[in-house]
Amino acid sequence: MSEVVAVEVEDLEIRRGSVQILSIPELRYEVGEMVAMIGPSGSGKTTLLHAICGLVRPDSGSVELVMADGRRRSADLLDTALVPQAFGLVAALTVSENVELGRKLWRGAGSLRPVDELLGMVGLDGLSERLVRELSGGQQQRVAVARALAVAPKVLVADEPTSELDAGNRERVMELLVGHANAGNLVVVAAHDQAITEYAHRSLALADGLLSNADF
Ligand SMILES: Nc1ncnc2c1ncn2[C@@H]1O[C@H](COP(=O)(O)OP(=O)(O)OP(=O)(O)O)[C@@H](O)[C@H]1O
Repeated sequence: MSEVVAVEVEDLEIRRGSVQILSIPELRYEVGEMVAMIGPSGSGKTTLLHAICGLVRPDSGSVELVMADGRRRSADLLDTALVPQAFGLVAALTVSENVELGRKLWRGAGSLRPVDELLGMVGLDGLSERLVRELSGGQQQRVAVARALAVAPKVLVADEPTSELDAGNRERVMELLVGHANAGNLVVVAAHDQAITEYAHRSLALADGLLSNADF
């Protein structure tokens, strides 16, 4: 099966009722890059990330996955791993069950890392059998990061993935995400904290649903 090489946004408009919340004429992301989307609360970051995952459908325009053989298909959550802003974990399942659940829904192929190795990478050694509801917020956020990395996605989208983390774990998670991009995958990270631009290959600013020309 041909692999994703880019994500292309064209003439994207997303509205809620009569209010336009996102308008992006043209934007292209390539595999191998980590892109930071920076903007204040309500600027449209989550909406754009959800459009890249196919969770939100455009009112007009398109978000397409471009394949190596030139074919295109609409963005789809089954091709794109998401670290949601609110983690999206199942509280009554264990840490390892949450990571495995992500894999069960995934249609990608490839050799996958053992769950315990992934948990070690995010600093959660020894917690695989713990129920998610018994974890701190920062630990839960790292489970969500491990679940996304667990499917070795060509496209990984992370919404404020370090919002609950201390400095050491923020560094750890951002380095993992950059490493994933450097391994030939696309990583798009949204945050209001400009500090994440230090890790990104490219940083773009969103304001009121529009791309702006902020200088990072
Ligand atoms: N389902 C919805 N119905 C109505 N308005 C919505 C809906 N979802 C988002 N919006 C509005 O769209 C705008 C963009 O929201 P979005 O969540 O994308 O912003 P954000 O930049 O991710 O914000 P934050 O940093 O606070 O998470 C906001 O004004 C929000 O109120």
